[in-house]
Amino acid sequence: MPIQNFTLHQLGWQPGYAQHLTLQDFEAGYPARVVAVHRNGLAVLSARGAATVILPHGLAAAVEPAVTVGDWLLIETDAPRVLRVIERRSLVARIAAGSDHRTQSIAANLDTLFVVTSCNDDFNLSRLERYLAIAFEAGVEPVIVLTKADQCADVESCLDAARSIAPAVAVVAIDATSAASIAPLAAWLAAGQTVAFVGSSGVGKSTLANTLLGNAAQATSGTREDDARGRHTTTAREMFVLPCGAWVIDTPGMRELQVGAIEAGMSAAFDDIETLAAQCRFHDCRHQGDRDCAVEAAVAEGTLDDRRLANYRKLQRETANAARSTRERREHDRHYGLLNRNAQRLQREKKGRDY
Ligand SMILES: Nc1nc2c(ncn2[C@@H]2O[C@H](COP(=O)(O)OP(=O)(O)OP(=O)(O)O)[C@@H](O)[C@H]2O)c(=O)[nH]1
Ligand SMILES: [Zn+2]
Repeated sequence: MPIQNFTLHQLGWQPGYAQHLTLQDFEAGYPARVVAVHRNGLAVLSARGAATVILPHGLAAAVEPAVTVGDWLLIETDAPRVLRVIERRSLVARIAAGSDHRTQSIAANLDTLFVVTSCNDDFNLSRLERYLAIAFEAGVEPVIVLTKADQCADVESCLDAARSIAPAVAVVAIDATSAASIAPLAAWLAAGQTVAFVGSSGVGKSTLANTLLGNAAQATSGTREDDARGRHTTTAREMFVLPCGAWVIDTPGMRELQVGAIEAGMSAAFDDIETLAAQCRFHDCRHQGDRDCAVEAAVAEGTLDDRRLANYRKLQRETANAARSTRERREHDRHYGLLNRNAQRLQREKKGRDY
């Protein structure tokens, strides 16, 4: 499918991004949005159309976590070179698989994260809470989407349960296979809005994306990276536009989000527990048999769900572990960086003596 030209607004540009740019920046370059990350460069879309640009090493090293799909870049006017990575409004990240515990960026500058679960087998409040904390940490508005409403005898109970864990979050029940049923999602899908779906396998994320795509058989990102045999490589990250003009980011990592160090997200997702905790007698109360614990008192009174407290504790532990791993990795990197620099210095000195 040919790549259309988009205006900056259609690509999701918002006035806030310009805050960090000077007049000089705008003279030197133009904004472009990353729609895919390839081994040989970044695929971008801008008011000038599609291009592949290179991120200089110095710039790549300075941006942590790395540039990802959804990021806005400033591209040099006369060369396909990145001048700047524009400050992100939001970033969904995850802890990398493997042992080095690096933070991997998954999607930048999302407006809405649809947290998808089904009304039947998959329905699980603790899992929803986990995703909500991740969304809050990322700075993205979550919307809870309950799929398979057409296969559920008591949708109202599911809606009520979902609302009970997050009174400020919108909850929508739909049949993901029906265009009419998903109409309420339009509120978050205006032209230029950027969204993503998270949720377990089989809950209907692809079905929903397909229904949103309607008859537009294929996404128009034009950014698929094919290897020599024409296969779609699994490392490609993707962003595509819907007929309504909203963008969907669907990167592989989106489906395997793990809790990183998400203190701020936890506070937002469990503000009820944190408000209670402020009333505990001891400021370092563990809410586990401690004297005069307001949190445990609320459970005893029946105003706080036992399950919710248990989940809060579990996610707190995961957050603490992730924070510790990140700290240890940084210390490790610093230590070995120093050893390396010392070794290089000794080598230079030795060379100097040999002359
Ligand atoms: N009746 C009904 N079926 C649905 C609904 N949503 C999804 N399904 C069906 O559920 C199955 C799984 O849906 P998918 O869209 O593949 O789920 P997914 O979340 O994309 O799964 P992964 O790709 O594994 O992450 C498919 O057979 C869909 O047709 C719904 O709202 N109603
Ligand atoms: Zn307590």
